[in-house]
Parts: sequence; structure tokens; C-alpha cells
Amino acid sequence: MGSPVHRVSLGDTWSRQMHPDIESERHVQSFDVEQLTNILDGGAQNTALRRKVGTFLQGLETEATYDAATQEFVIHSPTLTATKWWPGDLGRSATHALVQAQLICSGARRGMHAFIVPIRSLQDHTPLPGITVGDIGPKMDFDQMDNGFLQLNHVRVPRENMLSRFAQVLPDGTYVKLGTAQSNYLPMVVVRVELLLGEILPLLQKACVIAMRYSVIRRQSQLQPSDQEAKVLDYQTQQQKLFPQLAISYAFHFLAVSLLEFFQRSYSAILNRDFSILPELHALSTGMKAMMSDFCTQGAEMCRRACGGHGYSKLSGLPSLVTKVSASCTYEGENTVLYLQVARFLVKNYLQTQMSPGSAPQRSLPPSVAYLAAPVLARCPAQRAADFLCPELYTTAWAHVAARLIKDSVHHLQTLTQSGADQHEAWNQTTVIHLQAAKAHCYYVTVKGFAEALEKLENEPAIQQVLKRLCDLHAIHGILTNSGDFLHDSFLSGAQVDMARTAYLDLLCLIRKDAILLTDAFDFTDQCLNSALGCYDGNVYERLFQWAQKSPTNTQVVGWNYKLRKKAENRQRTLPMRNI
Ligand SMILES: CCCCCCC/C=C/C(=O)SCCNC(=O)CCNC(=O)[C@H](O)C(C)(C)COP(=O)(O)OP(=O)(O)OC[C@H]1O[C@@H](n2cnc3c(N)ncnc32)[C@H](O)[C@@H]1OP(=O)(O)O
Ligand SMILES: Cc1cc2nc3c(=O)[nH]c(=O)nc-3n(C[C@H](O)[C@H](O)[C@H](O)COP(=O)(O)OP(=O)(O)OC[C@H]3O[C@@H](n4cnc5c(N)ncnc54)[C@H](O)[C@@H]3O)c2cc1C
Repeated sequence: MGSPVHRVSLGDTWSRQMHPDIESERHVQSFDVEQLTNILDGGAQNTALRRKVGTFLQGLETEATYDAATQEFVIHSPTLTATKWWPGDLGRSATHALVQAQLICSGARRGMHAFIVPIRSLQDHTPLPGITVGDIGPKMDFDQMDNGFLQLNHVRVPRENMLSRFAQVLPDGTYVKLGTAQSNYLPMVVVRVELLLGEILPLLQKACVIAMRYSVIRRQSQLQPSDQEAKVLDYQTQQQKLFPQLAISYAFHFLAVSLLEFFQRSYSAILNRDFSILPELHALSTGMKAMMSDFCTQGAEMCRRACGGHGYSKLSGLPSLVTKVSASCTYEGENTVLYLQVARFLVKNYLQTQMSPGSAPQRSLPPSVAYLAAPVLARCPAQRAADFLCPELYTTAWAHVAARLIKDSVHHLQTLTQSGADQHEAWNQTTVIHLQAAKAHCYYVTVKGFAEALEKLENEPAIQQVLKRLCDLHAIHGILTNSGDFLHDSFLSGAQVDMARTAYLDLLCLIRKDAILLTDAFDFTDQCLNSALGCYDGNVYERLFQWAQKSPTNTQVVGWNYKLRKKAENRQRTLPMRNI
């Protein structure tokens, strides 16, 4: 099989021939890889477009006080701790910033609004009056990015510089609200939704590609005494490390795509000032950002460790992927804070289901939490391992656990408030339980989303079959790693957990034969992977050796040692003469 030119782009001599160990993985194809890539991209045209272009955004925050006399906003960061820290491109490059600031007009605080603020001269790029700006210094990664700090000392901008789709300040300072208080948070939703597919998920997918390809090249020990050394991917424990990461990569892909579609459908309604959909959109985008960044970080680290010593080498590309994806647990909202936003949404909706008919106008629950009102199934009906390969069974199991944990968290909250605790204190004392409930809800959403995405692939039976195995694995992996939650109220018995494990181990064997193809379908170029372990052709050791030669220790330092030695020799020769 030849090397698709869009994947193999390093142009080195090794790329011209396939390593037989990776070539054999692609010899018999149970599905069409290009077709799966097209499905992931949402069509062949999008694949072609993606191969041409991988964006991102920024935001800021402080105080903006309206001065009606001059029709300007005075933007000010009043203390050292109000200094904005972190925005990308701010350190050296940006000429303007979009500042998220607390609006103060006619003496009242109106919440967060966005303002365009010029920060550097367009003539000589020096900071404008009142602006203190610079680079924040060394970071764990993103060295190429000039993340910056910004202080604004009573900087004046015209009234027109406030973004005013959802709120306006009239010349006399009258505040006109066109949306809800929450609509000013919409930009966070937009960025979070876009980051999932644009930045966070590809980092795990790349780590999977690298670790999977390396695992069919790396041979170590024997499976049978007479055999040649086995590919490490043939070890069950290696499969257990990597296949859940592959499954999650696909689960998150389909979920992020459906979230993007939901966002696009909702966005036009929001622009037309229908905000009814915003709470669910917020909860979904926030929960998915938190869950994806958590799992992608753990998954990328698992892939790194699955590559043994070479995974620790920067030439593998894996350390950089791990440190980059780790940042996503913090930026665009720290994950604990985000999960608690989801919990707030869950509590509200659960309480809605508890309202007695007639006590308040009943509204239907948003689709993602409709399970809270579904009839309760006390026991899982599974009787054999194969029953755990039924999407309806495991989706229901996840809904059951999420609903129980949400109910439990509300119960704890209510018990504390009924015993006289202040509402905020009661919330804080139950946040660990809320966090657990929010995480279970998010897992349920991914399982349901993956299963629904597969239903739409009925015209691609081969791809549907191979992806269903990943969907099953994702759902069962979660059940096994959280088995305590499923056993807690005897929804699952110990015997049923054993059945789930049997189904899980069988799936590892089935996924093994398609593992390389499933990672090929992500369609990363060698250039984009930038990994000596993960190139399409599998020529790992040749490339590692070649790349190691380029290490400064092997080039400049040799010359440097030589110069030092020469200098020392010269000194030895000249010193005695001087002494004379
Ligand atoms: C190549 C590398 C790429 C790297 C790019 C990195 C770029 C990074 C950029 C950034 O990091 S920009 C900074 C991002 N900052 C955040 O995301 C802040 C995170 N914090 C929060 O989201 C907080 O929760 C909060 C919303 C700021 C808290 O504010 P507040 O205390 O006012 O809120 P609450 O009382 O919790 O909620 C009030 C109300 O608003 C609803 N809500 C909250 N957030 C949103 C939202 N995004 N969209 C819609 N609605 C939202 C919340 O549910 C509450 O509603 P009710 O329950 O009262 O109805
Ligand atoms: C690589 C990178 C790029 C970034 N780029 C940008 C950018 O372009 N623009 C921008 O504006 N910002 C950017 N940021 C900043 C980022 O948005 C913030 O760091 C992030 O939102 C977390 O806020 P914080 O640093 O104040 O954390 P903190 O809020 O100080 O969090 C510290 C700890 O406190 C806990 N905590 C905080 N509040 C609560 C709560 N209510 N309940 C329970 N626990 C809580 C957190 O869980 C965490 O454990 C970037 C950050 C990074 C790392």
C-alpha cells in the first residue's frame, strides 16, 4: 500500500517505504478509511477544506464606567490583582483588546460587557497612554505564544466601542437591556464549543495515533515461547491502556459535532433574542469542555506512558501534547468551576421534576436532562455478557446512575438548608457530591451522543460495526471504572459487573485488528504529528536515530568542546612563558 501524500509530508528518505509491521496492519481493511475520515469531517468537501486550513480566540475582564459628559467609557483595572493575566497575543503583538469589563452606568453595576480597547499605537506599536502591557514570562508550554498581562489606568474609549447586541448605553447613560443577564456570558459558550473540535480533542487524537503506531512497531518479549517477539499492541494490558483512549476520541468527536450543530441551531434563535435555549446550551458546552479536557489530559498521558522510554523523549511529540492539553483543564474556565455550573443546572431541573402538579406552571425538561423525569428502573436487566453490547441497556444504566447521584446531591443540599444552614454554605458543603453528579451526567451525555451518532450511519454498515465496538467499549469502560456507583443501590449486581468485564475484554480483541486504521482515519499529516514514533510509514527507529543526530549536543557542543580544549592547551603553553 502506498503512502497517501496528504499524510506523509516530512519528505525524508524513510517516508518512501512502509515498515512491514505497520503495513500488515493495513493489509486487510474491514472498512474504507477515507470514507470514515469523510464522516468525521462531515463530508468529503470538508475533508478537502480541512487539509488546507486547524484557529482560536481570546477575552479579557475589568471595570468600565460610563462618563455621560464625554460619552466615553473609562476602563480601569483598579488593583494589582485586577491585572488581566494570560490572554494570547497580548504580550507583544496585539494592537487592540476585547476587554470583558463590569459595566457601571448611571451609578449602577450592570454586569459583564465587552469593549474594544486600542492598546498599542498603530504608528510605532508602543503602549498607548494608560496602558501597561507585557509578556507574562515562562510557562509549562505554549512558548511560541506571547501570553500577556494588561493594566488599564483610566483608559477612555468612545461609547460606540461597547459591543451592544444584547445591551446598550444611550448617550445620557440610560442602560437598555435587550437580552438576559446570562446573555452577556454567551461569548464563553461560543469559544468553549469551538475549542472542543478546534483545539482540545485533536491533542488526544494525535497522542492516540502516535502511541498506536509505535505499539505495532515496538516488539518486546514473546506471547508464545517459540514466537518472534510480539508487537506490544498484542498485549491485553497495552490494549487496555490505548483502546479506551481511542474510544473516547471517537465518542468526543461525535458529541462535539452534535454540540456544534445544536449551538448553530440555537445561535440564530439567541440572536433573535430568544434565550430559552441558553441554560441548556451553557450546561452542555460547559460540561463537555470540562469532561473532554479532563479525559483528553488523562488519555494523552496514558498514551505517553504506553510508549515506554521513548514516550518521554520530546522527539516522540508526546510530552508537548500532554503539556498542551493539560492547559485546557484551566483555560476557558477551570474545570471544577465548570462542573459546578453544570451541577447548578442539574439541581434546578431536578427540583422542577419534584414540583407537585399545579404548584407552578410545568415546563418540559431540556432534552439532555429528560431522563430525570423518566420512569425509574430499579435493576439492570442484563443476564449475560452480550447484553452489555446493547446501547439501550448501557445508556439506561448511565441515566440511572446520573439521576441517583443528582437526587442524592439535592437531598444533601436540602437537608443542610432545612437544618438551618445558609444557602451558600450549604452549597459549598455539598459541592464534592454535586461534582460527582455532574461528572456522571456528562458521561451519560457522551454515551447517549455516541450511540445516537451511530444510528445515523446505517448506510455505512462496515464503519457502523467498527465504531459500535468503540461505543460499547466507552460505555462499559466507564461502568467498570465507576462500578461502585452502579453497585451502590444494587442497580448492578457483582455478577453483572463480571459480565460487563467479560464483554469489555472481548471488545479489546475485536478492536485490535482495526486499531491502526481507526487512528489513520483521523488523517493527521506526519508534519502535524511531528513525532519520530508516529509517522505513517512506521519507520520509527530510523527516524529516531536521524532526529537524535540533530540534537545540539551532537552538533554545536562538539565544536564547543574542541574550542575549549584548544583554549586550555594554549593557556598551558603561554602561562609558563609569562612566568618567565
Ligand atoms: C492554541 C491554544 C489555544 C488556547 C486558547 C486559550 C484561550 C483561553 C481563553 C480564556 O481562558 S478567556 C477566560 C475564560 N474565563 C472563563 O471561562 C471564566 C470561567 N468562569 C465561569 O464561567 C464562572 O462560572 C462565571 C460564569 C464567570 C461565574 O460568574 P457569576 O458568579 O456571575 O455566575 P453564576 O452566579 O455562577 O451564574 C449566574 C447565571 O449565569 C449563568 N451562566 C454562567 N455562565 C454562563 C454562560 N457561559 N452562558 C450562559 N449562562 C451562563 C448561570 O447558569 C447562572 O444562571 P442562573 O442559574 O442564575 O439562571
Ligand atoms: C494556557 C492558558 C491560556 C490562557 N489564555 C487566556 C486568554 O487568552 N484570555 C483570558 O482571559 N484568560 C486566559 N487564561 C486564563 C484562564 O482563563 C484562567 O486561568 C482560568 O479561567 C482559571 O481562572 P484562575 O486562574 O483565576 O483560577 P482560580 O479561580 O484562581 O482557580 C484556582 C483554584 O480555585 C478553585 N476555585 C475557584 N473558584 C471556585 C469556586 N467558585 N468553587 C470551587 N472552587 C473554585 C479552582 O477549582 C482551582 O482549583 C489562560 C490560561 C492558561 C493556562
